Amino acid sequence: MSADRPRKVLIIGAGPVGALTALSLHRRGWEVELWESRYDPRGKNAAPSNLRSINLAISARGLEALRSVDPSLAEQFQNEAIPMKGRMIHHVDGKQESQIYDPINGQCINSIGRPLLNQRLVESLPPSIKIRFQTKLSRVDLDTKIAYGSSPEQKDADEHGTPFDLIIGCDGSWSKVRTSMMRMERMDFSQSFIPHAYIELHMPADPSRPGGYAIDKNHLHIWPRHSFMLIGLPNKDGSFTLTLFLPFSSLSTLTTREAASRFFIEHFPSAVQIVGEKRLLDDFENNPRGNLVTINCTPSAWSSHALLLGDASHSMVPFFGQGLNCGLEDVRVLNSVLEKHQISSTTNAKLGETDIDLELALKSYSVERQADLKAICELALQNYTEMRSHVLSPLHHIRRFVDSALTRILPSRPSKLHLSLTDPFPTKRVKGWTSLYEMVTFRPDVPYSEALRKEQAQKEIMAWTGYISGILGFGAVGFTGLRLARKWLDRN
Ligand SMILES: Cc1cc2nc3c(=O)[nH]c(=O)nc-3n(C[C@H](O)[C@H](O)[C@H](O)COP(=O)(O)OP(=O)(O)OC[C@H]3O[C@@H](n4cnc5c(N)ncnc54)[C@H](O)[C@@H]3O)c2cc1C
Ligand SMILES: NC(=O)C1=CN([C@@H]2O[C@H](COP(=O)(O)OP(=O)(O)OC[C@H]3O[C@@H](n4cnc5c(N)ncnc54)[C@H](OP(=O)(O)O)[C@@H]3O)[C@@H](O)[C@H]2O)C=CC1
Ligand SMILES: Nc1ccccc1C(=O)C[C@H](N)C(=O)O
Repeated sequence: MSADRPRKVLIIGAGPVGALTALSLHRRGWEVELWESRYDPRGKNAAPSNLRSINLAISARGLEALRSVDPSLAEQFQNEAIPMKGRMIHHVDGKQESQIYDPINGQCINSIGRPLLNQRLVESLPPSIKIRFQTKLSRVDLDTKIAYGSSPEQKDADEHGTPFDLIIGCDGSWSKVRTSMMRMERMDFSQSFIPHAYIELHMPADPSRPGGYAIDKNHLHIWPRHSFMLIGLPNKDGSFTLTLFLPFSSLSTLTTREAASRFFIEHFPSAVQIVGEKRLLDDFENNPRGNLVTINCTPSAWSSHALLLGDASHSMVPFFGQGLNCGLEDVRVLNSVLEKHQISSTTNAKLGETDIDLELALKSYSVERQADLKAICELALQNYTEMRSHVLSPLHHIRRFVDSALTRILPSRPSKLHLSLTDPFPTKRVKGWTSLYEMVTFRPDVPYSEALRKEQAQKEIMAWTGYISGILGFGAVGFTGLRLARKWLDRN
């Protein structure tokens, strides 16, 4: 019998999910190697690079996942982020309307710079993790468990390759690891784009205002215009990163500076006034148009050899602010599955052999996580209509009022059981009444699929209450009408 040796994991992608996965498996005693195609961000001034979306909203699920690996990380990010307590709706006439996310407990989502988040996570990795920057996975042989990378100096894939027990693809939406897995496994795969593009714009700091914030610092700002919208998230330096979400078909009509100017002045006059027309139009002309895509794949694991986490496994449109939060949560769930299956840091399987215990654990991760990933991708799509249009509707205000009132009368409290290493979601069924936003954003004890189920049940109750009150109301009106008619007939 061969002697035990450390399990070797090769993680592709040192984005936020890859970095947290590396730290988590290192803490479990695995031998970890991490490859990243971009430059080493450590010790640099965390200036925006070619990374898209300059800032992100991190909320309870992401913070809980960070805490589960290293409590000081969650604390650090919370200190470096800007809390946003609600949406600030900007109407065309310039009126602003605050819609608080959690009117009862005042919980917030947090705006944080993406480069800073990524850099801090990579900086938290101990030197015993081997990190290769500017190394791009070009090919992986999943049968023999050998990965081949290339770098600017060595354009062709390295000849000998790097052996691993497990390769984890944290390489984003266009994952190469996933492409290789799809050749080995009957993987169900779907990819669908929405008709909208996103374009980032910049609202500079205003030195005449406290902290430089031209609009309220502690809100996520939305200029909803039904079929499109502009949003703004605050940065530490007093500026805001604005993102315009607009159908490509409309974009194609804004080919001249004059047309773009008319568009902004007509729909976003307050933003034009704050940013200045020239700056806004320069950004609009020069900044890239990004695609927005939903990607699902099942299973997300193959044999004991390969696994996908983060956007590589599930890309979602950004409208719930959950893509990153969900990716970080993947790491917490994986950790719990490895613990439940008692996967130790060593193995006696030879490199290249199938490790049955690990295979079962990965399969179990993939099966357990599947419904939650589908649910959040669907919820993310639904939240786009909510943000750009529903927030303006009277029905939305009624629903918010009802949610708030019923949550006070029938509160749904987070599970008394602590989130434990072996049970990542102690609340299997949400009792009482609670808003969908609360469950998705502030309740890491509730799986996404349960949030979706509970909201569907609550919607049904609302619909039935509506029908019944409608019938009763109609009945009452009818009855009163009959009585009045009778009285009139009696008198005439
Ligand atoms: C406009 C926009 C706004 C968003 N806002 C939010 C938000 O507010 N909140 C939120 O939770 N989520 C948000 N998201 C989603 C979030 O950006 C992603 O979910 C998150 O970045 C995924 O992290 P990741 O580590 O899985 O992948 P990525 O961040 O894509 O990291 C993948 C890494 O892998 C590297 N890589 C890729 N291929 C290779 C290869 N072959 N070899 C080596 N390295 C490779 C890349 O260089 C990259 O560093 C937003 C997304 C967009 C587009
Ligand atoms: N869910 C969503 O809608 C979105 C999610 N994101 C997330 O943010 C991450 C970083 O975004 P960003 O830096 O803008 O990434 P990019 O869109 O710039 O893509 C990064 C790399 O992925 C490859 N790539 C891009 N588009 C495609 C495609 N259609 N088919 C195959 N490969 C493609 C290219 O690699 P190469 O140069 O080697 O060909 C490209 O350099 C993404 O990985 C994703 O996880 C980003 C945008 C939208
Ligand atoms: N980060 C984002 C990026 C793009 C679009 C939306 C968000 C949000 O976070 C929306 C927020 N959760 C909301 O519902 O108001």
